[in-house]
Amino acid sequence: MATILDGKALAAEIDKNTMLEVQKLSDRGITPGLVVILVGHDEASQLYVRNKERRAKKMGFHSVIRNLPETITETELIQIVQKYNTDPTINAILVQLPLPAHINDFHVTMAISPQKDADGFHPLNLGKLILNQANQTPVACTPSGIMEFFKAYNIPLDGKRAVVIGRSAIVGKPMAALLVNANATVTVAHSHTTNLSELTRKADILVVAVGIAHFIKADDVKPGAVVIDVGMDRDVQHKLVGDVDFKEVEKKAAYITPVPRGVGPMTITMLMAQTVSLTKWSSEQDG
Ligand SMILES: Nc1nc(=O)c2c([nH]1)NC[C@@H]1CN(c3ccc(C(=O)N[C@@H](CCC(=O)O)C(=O)O)cc3)C=[N+]21
Repeated sequence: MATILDGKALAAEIDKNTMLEVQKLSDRGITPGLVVILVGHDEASQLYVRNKERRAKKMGFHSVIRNLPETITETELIQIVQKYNTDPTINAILVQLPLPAHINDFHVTMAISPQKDADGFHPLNLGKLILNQANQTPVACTPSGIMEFFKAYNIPLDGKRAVVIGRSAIVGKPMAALLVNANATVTVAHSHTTNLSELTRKADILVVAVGIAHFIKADDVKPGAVVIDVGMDRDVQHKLVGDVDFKEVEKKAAYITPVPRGVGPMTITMLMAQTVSLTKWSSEQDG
């Protein structure tokens, strides 16, 4: 049976360190400020935003949630982002994705100051990551949370074959860059990939971000693989499940993340840690 990578426990451990950093900043009279911008009423998004708000408050952050109407224009949204770019009480800006279809995600992402980019989605930050120059640079929270699993459980990456399924700017692309930077041999698969299971069966490290419940079965997995499930899907009973058929795959893998309590809690933990880092970096720049 696989070792379960416990996201809840690891998140709590990292949160303790983050809280120590918050205390150090507080001793200097600095409070990390995070604004989460939510457009429209997507039910799942509202749940994540509430979870983030709870964690941010617990950490002692200055936490702002901006709920904006579904009908807001791209120009208006960008103007609001720009207001937070120059707001000295705000260190980190997160615009909840997906945005309504009439707003271009990329335009909004580019409007966020790279120095306040809570998600690490700005092209400057993503570019630095790809060039392996991401020191003092925010990195996408889900992939960096996954890297924390490898570190905490002493899972080697150097020379390993990694397969990432999914090529989004949020998970697949930054995940592939982090794995390449850690000297893994990385294949990025996606919806146009042919003979997918032929690839996944050779993977020492398999990261699955496709958004289809129980997409990966035991047959698709190499014995002893490390299986990371980024899926947040609903099964027929509307229960939260992952992209990996956990019950089957845990019998074959060496390590596996559960859903819930795997990658999800780590994403929020890395967002909190990154907000503190952005606050520290900006205070260093101010002198
Ligand atoms: N700009 C932006 N940045 C994001 O990071 C972002 C986003 N937009 N849009 C939506 C996705 C999704 N996401 C999750 C984060 C935490 C959990 C989470 O905490 N999950 C828990 C519990 C969830 C539950 O019980 O419903 C778990 O897996 O154990 C889930 C999903 C962040 N996202």
